[in-house]
Amino acid sequence: MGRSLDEDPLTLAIAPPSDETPEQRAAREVAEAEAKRISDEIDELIRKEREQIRRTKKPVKLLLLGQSESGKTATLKNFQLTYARKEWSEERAAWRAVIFLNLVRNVNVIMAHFTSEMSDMPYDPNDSSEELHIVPRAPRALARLKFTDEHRELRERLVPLASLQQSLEGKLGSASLELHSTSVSVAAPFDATTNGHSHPHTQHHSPHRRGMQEFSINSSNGWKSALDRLRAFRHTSGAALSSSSSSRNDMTDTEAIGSGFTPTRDRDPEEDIAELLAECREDIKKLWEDNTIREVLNRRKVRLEDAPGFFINDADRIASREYQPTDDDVIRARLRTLGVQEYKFIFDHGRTMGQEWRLYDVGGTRSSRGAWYPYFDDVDAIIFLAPISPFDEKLAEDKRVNRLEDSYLLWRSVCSCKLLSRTQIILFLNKCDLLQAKLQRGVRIRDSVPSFGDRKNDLQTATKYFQQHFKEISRASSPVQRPFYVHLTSVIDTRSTAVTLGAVEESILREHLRRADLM
Ligand SMILES: Nc1nc2c(ncn2[C@@H]2O[C@H](COP(=O)(O)OP(=O)(O)OP(=O)(O)O)[C@@H](O)[C@H]2O)c(=O)[nH]1
Ligand SMILES: [Mg+2]
Repeated sequence: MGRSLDEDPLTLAIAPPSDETPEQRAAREVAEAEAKRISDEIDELIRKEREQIRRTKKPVKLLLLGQSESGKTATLKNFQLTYARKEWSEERAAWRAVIFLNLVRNVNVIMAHFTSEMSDMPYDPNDSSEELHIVPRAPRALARLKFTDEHRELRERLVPLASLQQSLEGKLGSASLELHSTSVSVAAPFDATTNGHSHPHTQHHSPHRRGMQEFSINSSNGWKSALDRLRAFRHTSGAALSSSSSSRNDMTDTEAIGSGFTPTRDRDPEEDIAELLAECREDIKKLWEDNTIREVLNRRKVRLEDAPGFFINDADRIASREYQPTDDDVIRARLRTLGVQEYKFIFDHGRTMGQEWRLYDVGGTRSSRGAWYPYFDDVDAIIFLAPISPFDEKLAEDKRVNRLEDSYLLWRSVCSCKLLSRTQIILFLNKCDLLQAKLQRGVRIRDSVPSFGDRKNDLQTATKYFQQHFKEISRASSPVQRPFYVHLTSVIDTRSTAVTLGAVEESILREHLRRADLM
C-alpha cells in the first residue's frame, strides 16, 4: 500500500502552517511565484548557454582574401602564433629552408643586376628572372660604374648560389616560385558568378570537388605541402638532390657540381645548404654593403627592402650552420600560396579557447581568384588584406596593373558579391610600415594617385585618404549596407597584430554566435 501524500516528510516540511491567515497566504504565494520566476530564468540561461556551447562546436570559419603578397599568409601565421602556440613551435624549424631560399634569392637578384651592369647588358624589365617590381633604368646617360677585380672575384665566389636557389625551388615545389604572368586580365574572375551567372573558372569548383592542381592544393595544414616536400628531400640524403621531379628547376648532381654546389652524400642536405651559406656569409655581406653595387640597385630602382622575403640585412645571423628561425623570421618568410588551403586550429588561448577555427588562405594572383567563389558560401567572416604601400607598384603577374588599383577593384567585387551580402568583412589596410618608410623617402603619392592632390604626404593623411576610399567603395557597392570594420596593420609586427587579432576574434565570434542563432 502506498503512503498518503499527507505523510510525505518533504510535503509536510514545506506545507503552510495550519494557522496561516489569508494575508499570510497571499504573501507566501507571491514569494513562491517570484522564486519560481527566478528559478525558471536560471534554467533558461543554463539551457541557452548549453545550446550556445553546443552550437559553437561548429568551427568558426574565416576566409582571408586579397591580392598576391598582400599579407594573407602572414596574417594566418599570426593567428597560429597567437592562438595555437604548440603547433607554431613545432613548425618553426621547418621554415629554415624557406628562409634560406629567401636569402639566397635576395643575393641572386643583386647578382643578376650587378652582372648585367658589369657586362653593360641592357636592362630588360620583362626578363622572367626578375622577381621584383623594377622599373627600367632612366634614359638619361649616367657615367659607367667602375668595377674592380675584387668585384669580379666576389661574383665568382657567389655564383654557386644560383644553383642552390634552383635546387631549393625544385625541392619546395611551385609555391616557392613567384608568378610573373597570367592569362587572366580581370581583377575578380569570380565576378560573373556573383551576378548570378555561372563562370568558367568556378563552374566546377566546390570545396569537395576541385580538380586543377594549381587551384586546389588543400590539406589540413596547407604550407606543409611545400615543407613536406622539403622534409622528404632531407630524409633521402644528399642523393635526393639529383632526383627527378616535376619541377623545371631540378638539377642533377653533375649540374650542381658543375655550377659549384656539391652536396655531401650521407648527410642532411639542409646542413649542406647551411654550410655553403655560412661559407658565403662574408661575401654576401660584402655584396650588400658595397657602394658600387648599391649604386647599381639605385640606378635600376631595385628596392629589395620592400620585396617579400627580405632577409639579406640579417645575413650575418641566417647564413650560419647554427641558424634557427625566430618567430619574426617565420612571419616574414615568403612562400606563395597555391589554390585554397584550409588550416584547422583548436585555439589554445583567447576567449575562444578550445574552439575550432578553420582559416582559408587563398592564392591571391589574378589567375588564382577564380577558385575563391565556392568558399564564399559558408564563412562567418572575411579578412580582406589591402596593402597600401604599393600605391606606385605594379602587379607581378601583370605589369600593366597598379597594385592599389587592383585592390580597389577586388574590394569592390567582394563588397558587391550577393552571396557575401550578410557576411562580416574586416578590412586590413596592410603594410603601413612600408608605406611610412616610402613616404619618409620622399615618394609622393599624388605622382601615382592623382586624386590624392595636394594633401599632406604623410602617413596619417595617406591612411585616412585610402581608408575613406575603401569605405566609399563598400558603401556604394554593398547590396545591403554593412558596417565598415577597418584596421591599419603591419602584420609582420607580431605584437601589434596580436592586439588587432584580439579585437577581430571577439567581433568574429559575436558574428558566429549570431549566425548560429539564426540557423
Ligand atoms: N614589411 C611588411 N611586410 C609584410 C607585411 N605583410 C606581409 N609582409 C610580407 O610580404 C610578403 C608576402 O606576404 P604573404 O603573406 O606571403 O602574402 P599573401 O597575401 O599570402 O600572398 P599569396 O600567397 O601570393 O597570395 C611576406 O614576405 C610577408 O612577410 C607588412 O605589413 N609589412
Ligand atoms: Mg599566401
